Amino acid sequence: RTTTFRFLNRCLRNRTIPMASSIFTHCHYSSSPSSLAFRLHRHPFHVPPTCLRFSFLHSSPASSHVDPLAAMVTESSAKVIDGKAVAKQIRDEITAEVSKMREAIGVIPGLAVILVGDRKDSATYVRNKKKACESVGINSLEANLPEDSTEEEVLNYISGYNEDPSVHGILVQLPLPSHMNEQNILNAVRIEKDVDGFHPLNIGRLAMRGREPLFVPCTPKGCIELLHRYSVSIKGKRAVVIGRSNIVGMPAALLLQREDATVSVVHSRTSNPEEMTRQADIIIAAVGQANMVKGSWIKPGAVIIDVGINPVEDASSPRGYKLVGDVCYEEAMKVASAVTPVPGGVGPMTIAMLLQNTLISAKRMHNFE
Ligand SMILES: NC(=O)C1=CN([C@@H]2O[C@H](COP(=O)(O)OP(=O)(O)OC[C@H]3O[C@@H](n4cnc5c(N)ncnc54)[C@H](OP(=O)(O)O)[C@@H]3O)[C@@H](O)[C@H]2O)C=CC1
Ligand SMILES: Nc1nc(=O)c2c([nH]1)NC[C@@H]1CN(c3ccc(C(=O)N[C@@H](CCC(=O)O)C(=O)O)cc3)C=[N+]21
Repeated sequence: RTTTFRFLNRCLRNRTIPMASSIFTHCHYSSSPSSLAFRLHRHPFHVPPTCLRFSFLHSSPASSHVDPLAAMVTESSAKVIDGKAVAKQIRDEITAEVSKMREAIGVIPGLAVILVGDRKDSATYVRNKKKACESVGINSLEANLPEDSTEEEVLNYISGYNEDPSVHGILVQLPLPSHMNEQNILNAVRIEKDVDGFHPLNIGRLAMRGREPLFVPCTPKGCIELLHRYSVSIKGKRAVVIGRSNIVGMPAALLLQREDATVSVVHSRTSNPEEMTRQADIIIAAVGQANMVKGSWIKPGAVIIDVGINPVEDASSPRGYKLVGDVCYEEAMKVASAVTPVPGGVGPMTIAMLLQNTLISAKRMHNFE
């Protein structure tokens, strides 16, 4: 530790950047900013070059009037919540359970995905879901319908899958083309197969005390799972959810409340979202605005779950764009105690939770375990 201090102090004096050195130094502590239990930690890819600015070189409110050593400690110090690794662990658990079930009762869980239209991002997500199913031994069925399909055609596919005993989960990829009524379509999925958890009856049960939904929506479930697996306590904490969509923000707020957090929801009409957000011990951001949540929005030591997936132009990437979250990652790393990266945070967890919901469904239908 002493060596690290000396090294970082030297860097500070010289205003050089330790990450640029070959020794992968990343100043890291694991609980709160007041903790001095920091240690050397290897972060091979999570820290983009812009993270390497020192706090005292610019004036973010969270880092002004601190002495250089403290500035150094608060610099790039949050823990990275590695959703990709946790998702892998969960997929391994699912693989084992799927094979146990197949051996015991000869049932293989099946997931049917309905994709309407040719949005590139939707096609990518569906492809990823299919790959993930294969990786754990879940059967996947796919219906690709043209953009100009009628609502009735989609409903026919849903009825077919509702009746098909080899299908335990049905997912209709959103968004649907604008000429379709999303409500009618989501309502048509049999609730016992609603692995997305979007059916109003499932959401209603999620909202009510003493009731249990058959399925919890995958993205919010993935967020909570990350908090659990990183031992972040939720009970009694102040949580702010930014965004109130049916698929992420609203169910995320309901789940946090079920976990005994005190929850506020920030949306596009909230006056002073920054001040609201700064109260939070836990922030879930699901807005769809690249880098909206700045360092100054974050209470020191808060835990941040960044759901946003926003493409931004990037000439240096082979695709011509890169994905960033709703939270300014570099700034959050300096103020928060733990942050999910984008990509590699919530996204992989969403898919892992979909597989988990499909397994839960198959088990329930066959009274297994
Ligand atoms: N990682 C994953 O697995 C997933 C990621 N996503 C990503 O999460 C993000 C959100 O998705 P989704 O919930 O579907 O998006 P929606 O567009 O449906 O909802 C966005 C929400 O954010 C609110 N909002 C928009 N602008 C602002 C603002 N300036 N200040 C405060 N609130 C604002 C909106 O408020 P209002 O209600 O007032 O309009 C709305 O409630 C997207 O980037 C999406 O790609 C989505 C699903 C899964
Ligand atoms: N019925 C329905 N259910 C959904 O769950 C649903 C949906 N419709 N429509 C679209 C959103 C979006 N969504 C994502 C899932 C995984 C990643 C994901 O795996 N992201 C990777 C990056 C992927 C990449 O590099 O392109 C990551 O964050 O690391 C992202 C987004 C699910 N959604």
